[in-house]
Amino acid sequence: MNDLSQAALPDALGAAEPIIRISGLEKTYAGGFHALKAVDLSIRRGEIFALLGPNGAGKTTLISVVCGLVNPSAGEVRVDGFDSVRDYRQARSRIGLVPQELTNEAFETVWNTVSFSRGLFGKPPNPAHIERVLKSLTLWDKRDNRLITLSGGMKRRVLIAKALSHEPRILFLDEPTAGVDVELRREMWEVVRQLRDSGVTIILTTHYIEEAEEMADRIGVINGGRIVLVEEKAALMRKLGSKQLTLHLQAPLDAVPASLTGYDLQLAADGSELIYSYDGAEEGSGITALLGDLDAAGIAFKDLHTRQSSLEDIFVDLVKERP
Ligand SMILES: Nc1ncnc2c1ncn2[C@@H]1O[C@H](COP(=O)(O)OP(=O)(O)OP(=O)(O)O)[C@@H](O)[C@H]1O
Repeated sequence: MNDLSQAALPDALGAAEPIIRISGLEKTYAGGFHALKAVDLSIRRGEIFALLGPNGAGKTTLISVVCGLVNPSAGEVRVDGFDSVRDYRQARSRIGLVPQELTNEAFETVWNTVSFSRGLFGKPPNPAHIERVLKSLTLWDKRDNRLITLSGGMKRRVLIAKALSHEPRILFLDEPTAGVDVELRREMWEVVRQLRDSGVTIILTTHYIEEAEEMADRIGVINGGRIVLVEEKAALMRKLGSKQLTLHLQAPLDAVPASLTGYDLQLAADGSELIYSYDGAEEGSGITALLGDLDAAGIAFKDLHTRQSSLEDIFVDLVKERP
């Protein structure tokens, strides 16, 4: 997909400047619902940013404001330096928006649908660009097919092709793999990675923690209209990813023996499991010492397993703790 990279060259700003800068954003809908609260967020050029949040958290509202489809109540959004309200056309032309579903175009051909989308942005026809986009999404052979004849995966790729038709630098993907099977999900992930490699900045919303864990360079969590966390994915996993060792005991215990109180131990499953929590990133886990002390206390176990807390645990904790 390298031939799409020209679409991603920064122009208005230097390469180090965030491609999207959101400051002090507020949105209160006409009915009085306060959907976005003091949102500050910068998106870096060329990254994949995953926006995670439960239903009703404000993901779609945030994307809609950035795309200029919904007016903010306060604050501002700059897209490649352009204000999303005052310089709407300039800002919007830099963004491709991939919705979840195709609408009402079942009998059109792939080529016409994608070319038409470009026209909506007032761009002159550019068959060479449309050809590049279709080839990069392996839709070239299907260019004369009507959409109704395509598989689910191809239809999703047509949505991306439409969004790329006007050569945007930024691509928003709204729940790109909602309701698709595992194979198609992996295919979509590969397409998104290739797009990022071609220089397009990707922002995706998802309910699937696994998707964020697999794809994102950075992860943002929105809850109740507030951004409650923005972190490098790797740092997030390191910082918050504690580990647990579960020991399945041969004989149940009534209580954790006094000689083991120095460890962070919990007794579970009616006393037949001891759970030891430790920091997976630390040098010494303390496991060797614990096993020695268990032996000294005459506690035998029949099995053991370890578990690393996942992004899902982290996410659930965040959303629970900060309503
Ligand atoms: N046009 C509107 N008028 C009034 N309230 C709205 C409007 N659009 C959205 N809301 C409310 O704003 C809140 C955030 O909605 P939004 O669609 O942004 O959430 P979301 O995070 O995208 O949710 P989901 O994951 O379910 O799509 C919700 O409580 C919703 O009911």
